Amino acid sequence: TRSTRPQRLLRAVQKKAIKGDPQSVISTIDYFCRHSEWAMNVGDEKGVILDSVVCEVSPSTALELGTYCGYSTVRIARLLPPGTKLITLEFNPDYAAVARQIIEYSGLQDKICLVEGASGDLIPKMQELFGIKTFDFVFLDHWKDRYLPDIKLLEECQLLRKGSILLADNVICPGTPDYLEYVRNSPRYESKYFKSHLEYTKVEDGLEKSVFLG
Ligand SMILES: Nc1ncnc2c1ncn2CCCCCNC(=O)c1cc(-c2ccc(F)cc2)cc(O)c1O
Ligand SMILES: [Mg+2]
Repeated sequence: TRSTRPQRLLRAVQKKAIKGDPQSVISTIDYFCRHSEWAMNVGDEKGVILDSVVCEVSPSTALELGTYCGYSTVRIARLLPPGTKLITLEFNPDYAAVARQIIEYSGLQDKICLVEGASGDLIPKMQELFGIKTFDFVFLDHWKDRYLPDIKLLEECQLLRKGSILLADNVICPGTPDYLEYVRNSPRYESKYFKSHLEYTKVEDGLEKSVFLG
């Protein structure tokens, strides 16, 4: 049977990127998605904004919702100091299988823990599975209609602390209207929009950065 897009993206990484070099894995994926096949990675333009927020927060504990092929997972983990952990949740086993190989190829597997399953099921288990008290940083990039229920779940499970940073992809395209309305109007968040473009295109999209105020 025909290979899948994630498998073709993995093959490009194995063929063109330098093993153990996260930046070359990132550049190879961006080149592949611009010149061969579009794929729903956060991409290079929004990726620069993601990098700057990760560097600013310098989180000890980080959570990513929606791994896909691991592009943003590698982007985030390459900036984390030693001893920190990025937990990334992926629902689709085929995506997870590709992501594991891309993460390993980048050499960052010791900083990343990829867990397969639905965010709604796994978030309540973060304390028992990983001994996590709270997350300093959360990157939302999964089902767009799960952003709002999942941050409410993070609040309920007391996984956010005063100053926790949420960064959400695709708040314009495909769009997360209920999430945006909530974080922009809730007294519990201070929110800011970073205008950009949908990965590898000229279509408007952006990232919403929200600070949990406790
Ligand atoms: N652990 C978990 N729990 C729940 N859901 C989970 C999950 N793990 C995964 N998923 C399920 C996420 C599936 C992928 C989510 N991302 C997207 O759907 C997405 C789509 C576009 C897009 C834009 C314009 C277009 F024309 C077409 C597509 C762009 C993006 O940057 C996107 O992130
Ligand atoms: Mg996205």
